[in-house]
Amino acid sequence: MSEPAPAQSLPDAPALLRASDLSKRFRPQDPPVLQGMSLAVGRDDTYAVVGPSGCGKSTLLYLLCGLLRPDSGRVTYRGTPVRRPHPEIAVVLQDYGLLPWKTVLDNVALGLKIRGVSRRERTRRAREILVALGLGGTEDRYPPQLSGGEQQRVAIARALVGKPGLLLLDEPFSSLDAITRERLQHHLLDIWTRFRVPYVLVTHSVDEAVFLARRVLVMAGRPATFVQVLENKGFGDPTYRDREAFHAMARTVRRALDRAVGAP
Ligand SMILES: Nc1ncnc2c1ncn2[C@@H]1O[C@H](COP(=O)(O)OP(=O)(O)OP(=O)(O)O)[C@@H](O)[C@H]1O
Repeated sequence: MSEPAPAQSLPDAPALLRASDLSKRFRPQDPPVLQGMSLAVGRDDTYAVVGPSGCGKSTLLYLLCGLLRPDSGRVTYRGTPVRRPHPEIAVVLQDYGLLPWKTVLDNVALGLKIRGVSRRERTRRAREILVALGLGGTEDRYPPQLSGGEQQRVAIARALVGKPGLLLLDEPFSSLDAITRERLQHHLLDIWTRFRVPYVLVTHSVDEAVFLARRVLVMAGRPATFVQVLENKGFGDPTYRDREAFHAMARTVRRALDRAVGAP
């Protein structure tokens, strides 16, 4: 069910996004936050990155999307270096980043507007994705008038409306209550099933990682590396949580995390 693989033994298959040998240090007097990290994300991949607080998960995600530059190593998307945010790489951050003074529809369509898509076309696409995410009818409301879960779905709609090639998510559900969180995890799995947008998800939740990722990357150490890559064969089944295999996989991930932090 789960096969521990040696760290850094990530697939060599044709990758959409490839990070090679990344190192990053914020201050010269500090050790690097991460060093020698490599990752290949293919068209069908879903990754979850788990690891102790402060180990560098968000830093890795920011490097992957071009919001941060590595000190050494490189990130390529479809073979081209990523040096700044890339229009095909959509990012969903923890605080949603919605503009409170714009309607839901305008928030979702903003990226298309910046790209010069006509008003008619961006309205059509924004409405379509809002309906697909169960947000039909909210178009004319403002983000503060929505619940946390609805705002998070608007942020995901905004990320998806531009038909990204890759989705990067940094603890996107962490501030939500348990029921909303589970519902949105199902939404993300559903989105993956329907649109096959590969993603890399940073999460503190082992259950979330197991439900949402084909491979779970355990990140630890200073400088951090992937200390374990866990294959999650049950991924993709919406009823996975009800099966013993899910709980066994969650136990495997927890044990790997314990080992990573040297817990007894
Ligand atoms: N801009 C910055 N300047 C200096 N240090 C930073 C900066 N950003 C992050 N760090 C440091 O780098 C380390 C990794 O931070 P990062 O946010 O990537 O960890 P994380 O694993 O995502 O943490 P958490 O799980 O708590 O969200 C931490 O020690 C943090 O203090």
